[in-house]
Amino acid sequence: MKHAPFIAVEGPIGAGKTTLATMLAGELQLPVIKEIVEENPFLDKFYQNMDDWSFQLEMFFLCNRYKQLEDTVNQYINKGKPVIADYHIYKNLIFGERTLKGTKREKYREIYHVLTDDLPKPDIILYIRADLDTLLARIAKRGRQFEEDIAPAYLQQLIEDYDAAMASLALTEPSTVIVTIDGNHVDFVENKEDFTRVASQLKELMK
Ligand SMILES: Nc1ncnc2c1ncn2[C@@H]1O[C@H](COP(=O)(O)OP(=O)(O)OP(=O)(O)O)[C@@H](O)[C@H]1O
Ligand SMILES: Nc1nc(=O)c2ncn([C@H]3C[C@H](O)[C@@H](CO)O3)c2[nH]1
Repeated sequence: MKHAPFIAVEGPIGAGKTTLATMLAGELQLPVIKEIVEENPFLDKFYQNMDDWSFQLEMFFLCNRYKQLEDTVNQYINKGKPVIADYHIYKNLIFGERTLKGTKREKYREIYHVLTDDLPKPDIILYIRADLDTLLARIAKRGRQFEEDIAPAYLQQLIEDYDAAMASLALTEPSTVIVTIDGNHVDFVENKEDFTRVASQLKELMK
């Protein structure tokens, strides 16, 4: 790879993005950028009433990620330093297209493009795919109260949205390498060999 890579870990809710990004950052001695979750004032309300709160929530995520990405560009990417994030800003579009309707969706889509089109895109995406049962088990294991009532149908839609989004990114961003990890079977938490394999693959791509 000619320049220091910008790496993003992606996948639907509870797939293991933060866990894998943190483990890889430790192994490869990389700075890690993590999503801000606990201070989000709208998540709780959103899960209780998606129609009422989706616009506020999506805008909050978008503005936060925009600021984080700006900082990441200044601190690492423009200085030629590799960095790993536990998300790709593109997820705003994945979620926004799913949770917003009508004119709000159109306005949000426009704002998304205005804010992000000229920003650097990740060179490598590690995409953790996992099925509904795996995600539900991991969300339950993590035990965040506001996620207790996530509808399985919403999660299932997101699983499919993520698959479609990764296929679309492969076409629209051909310079991005997308590595798909089978999150149902590759257990980078409990199985050291599984983690070593993912870490070695990433090291190879970063050369
Ligand atoms: N491969 C795995 N095997 C078993 N448990 C896992 C695995 N990966 C993650 N977990 C556990 O599943 C839960 C969710 O993981 P994590 O928080 O990393 O997911 P995430 O994709 O970052 O979630 P979110 O979409 O909410 O940001 C955590 O309790 C974590 O310890
Ligand atoms: N609606 C919506 N839009 C997003 O951009 C977004 N990003 C993350 N999330 C939800 C998933 C987890 O519950 C929790 C932590 O990731 O926040 C989102 N929800």
